[in-house]
Amino acid sequence: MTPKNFDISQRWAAIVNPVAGSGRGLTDWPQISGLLRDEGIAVDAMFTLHKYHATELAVAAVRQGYRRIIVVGGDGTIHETVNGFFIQQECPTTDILMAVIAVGTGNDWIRMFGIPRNYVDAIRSIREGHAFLQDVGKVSYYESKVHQSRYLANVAGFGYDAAVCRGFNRLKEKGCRGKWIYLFSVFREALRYRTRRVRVEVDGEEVFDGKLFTGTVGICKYTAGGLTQTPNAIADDGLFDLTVIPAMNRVRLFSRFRVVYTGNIYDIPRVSLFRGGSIRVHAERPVRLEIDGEILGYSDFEFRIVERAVRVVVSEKFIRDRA
Ligand SMILES: Nc1ncnc2c1ncn2[C@@H]1O[C@H](COP(=O)(O)OP(=O)(O)OP(=O)(O)O)[C@@H](O)[C@H]1O
Repeated sequence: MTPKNFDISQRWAAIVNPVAGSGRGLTDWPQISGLLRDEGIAVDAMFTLHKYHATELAVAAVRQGYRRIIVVGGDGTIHETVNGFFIQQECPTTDILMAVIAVGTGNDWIRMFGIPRNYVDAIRSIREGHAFLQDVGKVSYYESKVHQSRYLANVAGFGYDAAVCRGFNRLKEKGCRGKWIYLFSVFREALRYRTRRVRVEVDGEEVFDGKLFTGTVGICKYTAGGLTQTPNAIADDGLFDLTVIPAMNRVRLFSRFRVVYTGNIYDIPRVSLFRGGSIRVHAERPVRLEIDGEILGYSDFEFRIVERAVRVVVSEKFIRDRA
């Protein structure tokens, strides 16, 4: 048994996204709240009413004195909640503990930390009481020509990656469901995405200057329901993993698509991994950005690591495997 490092007895605020997982947040909440009660985890529920509401609810919860927050949602709700931790002014972000019960579509963040999808096991893993300080990234970008910034908790992508994410999110918003919509977006964008000339610096050193197909920046490993574009990322090493895929023959590239399921993306010739605590991306013509699966804006971008800034509940297995 690994030692526990928090006790669950304090009251938790639950930020519940009713539309996550195409409505699973709402339909499954009675079951989840019953299971939490059975396990002796006391929660007060707050439901998101619109996009970005999880950020407001996280700020309000901390202001009301909660230091334990359970996200009942998908990766987008985790992203918005974590951003709320950086907006609130009541306490250091590391005073807040975030647990996740995944009801989303992709649920990629939980894969990194070995948190089960099954509600009974996920709640049991909260009871096990293991916390971990993960890095996040502060990302600056442009939206409607205005400089903006956001915090990244999982994985971000620019270029083709963001185009796929945009197509995928639009299909989800139209009510389309199923794995096929992601694959459909992957192949549709593969046919129509136009590469751009991009310059990338890592820790002040130029690592790429040329036509870019796609770039992925990972604190964690998983995107799009279990694909690994940054398969070696370590969530508390103070470094981003950056995968760069330059413009190349798309038939040859997509014939190797399986590697993103097996963790072997760097087996593809000319696909490179860079590591660093700061990344700058300058593009000749605007390149789109997605952060944690949310489409946000355009280049130029800057990513800065914020080391061990968010305290999250992880599985016992995750702690054991790292030891
Ligand atoms: N009441 C609401 N009405 C409409 N949209 C909402 C509401 N509450 C939250 N949202 C938005 O729902 C979107 C989807 O949420 P989330 O990402 O958590 O679920 P998902 O897309 O099913 O899962 P994943 O991101 O893991 O694939 C987020 O962009 C969030 O801003």
